[in-house]
Amino acid sequence: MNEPTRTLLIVDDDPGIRGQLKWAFDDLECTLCADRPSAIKAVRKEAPAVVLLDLGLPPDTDGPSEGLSALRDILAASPDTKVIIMTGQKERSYALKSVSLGAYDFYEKPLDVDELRLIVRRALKLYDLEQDNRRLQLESQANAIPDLITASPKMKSIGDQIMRLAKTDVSVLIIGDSGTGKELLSRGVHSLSRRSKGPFIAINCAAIPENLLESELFGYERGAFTGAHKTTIGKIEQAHEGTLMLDEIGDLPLSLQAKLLRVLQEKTIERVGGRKQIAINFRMVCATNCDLEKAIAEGHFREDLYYRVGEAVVQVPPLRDRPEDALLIAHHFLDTWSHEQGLKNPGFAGDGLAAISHYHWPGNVRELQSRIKRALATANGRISAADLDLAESPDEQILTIKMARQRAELDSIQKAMAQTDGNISEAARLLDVSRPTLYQLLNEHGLR
Ligand SMILES: Nc1ncnc2c1ncn2[C@@H]1O[C@H](COP(=O)(O)OP(=O)(O)OP(=O)(O)O)[C@@H](O)[C@H]1O
Repeated sequence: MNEPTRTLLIVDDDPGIRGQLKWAFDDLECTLCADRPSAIKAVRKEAPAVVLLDLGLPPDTDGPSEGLSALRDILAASPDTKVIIMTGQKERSYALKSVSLGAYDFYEKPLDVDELRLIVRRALKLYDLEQDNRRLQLESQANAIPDLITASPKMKSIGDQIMRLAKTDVSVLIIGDSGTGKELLSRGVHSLSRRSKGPFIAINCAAIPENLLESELFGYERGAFTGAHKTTIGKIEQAHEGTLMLDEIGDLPLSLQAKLLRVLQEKTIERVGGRKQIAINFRMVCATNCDLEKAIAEGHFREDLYYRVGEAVVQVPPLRDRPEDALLIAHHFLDTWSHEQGLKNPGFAGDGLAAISHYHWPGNVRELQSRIKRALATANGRISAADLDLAESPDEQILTIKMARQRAELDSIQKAMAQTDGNISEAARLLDVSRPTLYQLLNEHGLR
C-alpha cells in the first residue's frame, strides 16, 4: 500500500537549525519557514501533518509572543495538525502554556535529532490514526441512519438492523421509552429504503381524539358528516408510495385496529363516507412505548394486528442503558446549537459532565436536549450541573459492572484533566496511560 505523503513544516528563524532538521527528516516532505506569516501561508496551503515550531520567532526572537501567536493561527487554520513546540532555555516556562493552547508536545533545545525523530514519529502516527478514524466514521455515516448519534454498541447494532430492514418492505415495530429515538429510527427506515423519494407521513395515535382519528387516518368524502365541506385525503392515502409511521400504536382504539388490519391485508382504504376502495402502496412503521403483549393479554390490543405491524420488532434501549451515549449526544447538541446561534461554544464544566453521565435520564434524549437548550440560554460560562438543573452527586441507583467501570474511568480522566489544567501529557502520566490512549479515551467519553 502506498503511504500518503505527509508534510513536515519546520518553522525556525535560524537557517542552521532549519537545514539540520531538513536533513534529519529527509524521508518526509519538508517545508521550511523562518517567520509566522510564511508559516501560516504554508499551513493554509499544505495542511501539514506535523509542525516543528520555534517559539522565539522574529520580531520577538527573545520572547514567546510571536511563536504563541503562530501556534494559535496554525491550529485555527488546520486543527488536525500536530504542532511540536521547540523552546530555548529562556522560553521553557512557555512550553506548558503551548500545550494548554493545543500544541501536541514540546521539545527543549539543543537539538538531539534522534530524540526529536521519535517525537515526530509519534505525532505522525497519531495524525494518521485520527485521519483513518475520521475516514472510517465518514464512510459508516454515509450509509448510516441520518442524525443518529451513538457510540453505544447496542444502538450501533440497532442501526445495522434498521439498515438491513430498510432494504425490505416488512412492517417494523419499534418499541422503546419516550424520547429514545423511535421516530428518528422510523425516519431512518424510510430514508434508507427504496421509498425514500416518496412521502414519510407520521401520525401520533395518542395525540388525536378518538372521534377525529378515523377521519385523520382514512380521510373523508364531502358531506360524510357535519362540517365535511370538501373531500379530504387521510394520512394513509398521503403515504402512498412512501412510509406511514403510526406513533403510539398502543393507543389506537379497538374499532380502528380492526380497520387498520383490513387496510394492511387488502392494501386498500375506503374514505369515511365513501364507497370506493382506493389502492394504496405504503410501508408501515409503528412505534410504541407501551407493553403491547400486556395490552393483548388485557384485551386492549388485537393479537392479529400485533403480528401484522410487527413483522420485524426493534427494541430501543433507554439512554441510561447506553453509558457511551449521554455525553456524546450532549456534546453534539451543544456544538450544533451554539454554532447555529452564533455563540461561542461554552463547553461543559467538570461537574456538568459528571452530572450528565450520572443522571438516569427518565425522559431520554428529548430530556437531554431540553436541559442543554435551557442551559445554553442561561449559563454564564461553562455549563455546570446547576445550569442543567441536575444534582452534582450521583444518585443511588445500582449500576451494572460495565457502567460502574465506565463511570470510574470517566471520573479519573476528569480529575486528571482538571488537576493538570487540560495538559494531555501530564494527565496521561498521572493516569499511567500513553498519550494516544488518553486521546482515544477522551474521544470515547465525548470529552474532546
Ligand atoms: N441517538 C440520537 N442521536 C441524536 N438525536 C437523537 C437520538 N435519539 C433521539 N434523538 C433526538 O431526540 C428527540 C426525541 O427523539 P424521537 O422523537 O425520535 O423519540 P421517540 O422515541 O419517538 O419519542 P416519543 O416516544 O416521545 O415519540 C428528537 O429530536 C431526536 O432527533
